[in-house]
Amino acid sequence: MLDDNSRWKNLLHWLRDKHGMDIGPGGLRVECREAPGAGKGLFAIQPCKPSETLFTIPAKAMINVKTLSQLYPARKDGSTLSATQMISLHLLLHKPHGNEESLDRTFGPYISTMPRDFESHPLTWSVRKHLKRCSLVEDSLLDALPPSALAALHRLTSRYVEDWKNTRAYASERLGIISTSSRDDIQDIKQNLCPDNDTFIEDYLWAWLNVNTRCIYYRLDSSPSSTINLTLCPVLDFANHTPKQTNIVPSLPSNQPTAPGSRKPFGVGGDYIFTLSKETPVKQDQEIFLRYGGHCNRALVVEYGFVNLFSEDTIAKGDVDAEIDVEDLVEKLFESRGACGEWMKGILDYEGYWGDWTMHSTLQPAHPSYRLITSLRLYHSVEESILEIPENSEEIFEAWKSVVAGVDEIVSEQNEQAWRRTVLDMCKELMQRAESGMNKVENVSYSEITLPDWLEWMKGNIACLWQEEREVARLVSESINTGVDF
Ligand SMILES: C[S@@+](CC[C@H](N)C(=O)[O-])C[C@H]1O[C@@H](n2cnc3c(N)ncnc32)[C@H](O)[C@@H]1O
Repeated sequence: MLDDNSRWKNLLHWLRDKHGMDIGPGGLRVECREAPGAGKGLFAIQPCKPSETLFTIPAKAMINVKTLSQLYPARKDGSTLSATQMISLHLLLHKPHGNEESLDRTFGPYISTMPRDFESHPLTWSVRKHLKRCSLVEDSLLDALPPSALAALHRLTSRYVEDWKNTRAYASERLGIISTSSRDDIQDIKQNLCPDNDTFIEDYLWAWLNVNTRCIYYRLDSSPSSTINLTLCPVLDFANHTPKQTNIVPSLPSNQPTAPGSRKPFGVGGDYIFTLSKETPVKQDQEIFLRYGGHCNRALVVEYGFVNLFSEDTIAKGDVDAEIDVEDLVEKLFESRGACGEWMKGILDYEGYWGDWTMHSTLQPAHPSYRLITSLRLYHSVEESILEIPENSEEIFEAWKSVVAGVDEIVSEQNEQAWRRTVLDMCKELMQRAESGMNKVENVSYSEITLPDWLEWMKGNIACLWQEEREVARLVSESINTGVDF
């Protein structure tokens, strides 16, 4: 069994010997090291100047639909696997056994550097729950998540199960493809990777989570928004996330010149260059980060299995963008209004305002989102005790619509006061809910004799989600109470 350091060295030798990458001091300015609280990370091995190239990954060394599609061709009817499904299938077929190395002849040294398990990832608990095989501690952690994170996790679980079924169906139609697997248990795969059989669902989860947490955008299609534009990229995939300014800037192949007369769409699918941002130099031994995107903590925990930890006073000072998703509370409100609520839901749906209701700590003052205010304005356009569609519904709709269109500022003074009161009530409920949520986290129960070593860390992550909710709710209610005009 190799240690992490030997695997890193193997990866570099493979990149140099098989793919011609420059891994000398001028070509590679980073290395993988332990990053406490975040697994491994990328660190500068020498001082780097702004805009300097950190490393360049050869196109053939990346795992994406371009480097895999010959192995996984389209079906006769032209349908094919999605990029996520194709990369996940490849990882599944070449998953290392236990702590050994991946035996894939094409990408083995790279696959061997990937995490071996995702026990602390909420999707793991959720998939096990779906399979009715989750442990008490996993169940208890799921139960301790805020409702908005749990709803997002359910959506991710459905996406995962859909991908699993699709990939399993594709593979089961092609024994030839399964035969390319480098795994020792290939006979077992041949027998059990078939419809209605979940024997390999957790192996696929390992593969899928590697794809979901490690892939980055990489232009492979002439359309910038195509779903095939993603890749696993060695070296870069050790970079951890920062909510602040990114250190690493991927230089998309579309920014690189293509040979004159080339028939390839402009710059698609070339070597991937990563430079240091033009803003700041880095010192030797400094960790260098990649900003994964403007994700809120709810998205980070569900997609990547961690949160940006922060203290409550940083939220109050406006140093971080904290937010709460209040979809469940707003849905409950409309549901309580019978036929009138259904009618209002129809309008909000049609006008594009149904769902995605949030409250934010920044830009200060803390505020409910415009979507939330707009939806509550409609909600309060009809007196709360009325459960039937009002006779003057057309008139009510027109009055609300002219506020949405910017013709009028408000529906009425009374309406303004009513929705502000509702926001205040929601904040109160959110603060109480956060208190009991934090208690649940404290009291996560377990029957296991040995507790997972990540348990306290993950409890800290979930507690942070609740603190964020409590603090945003407190700040928004302060805004309402001091009469802030949003
Ligand atoms: C692209 S990988 C980064 C390398 C990873 N740390 C490793 O050990 O291989 C993404 C994963 O790293 C971890 N991670 C990234 N940024 C983090 C951060 N700021 N804090 C904690 N964990 C982080 C999460 O587990 C995430 O799913």
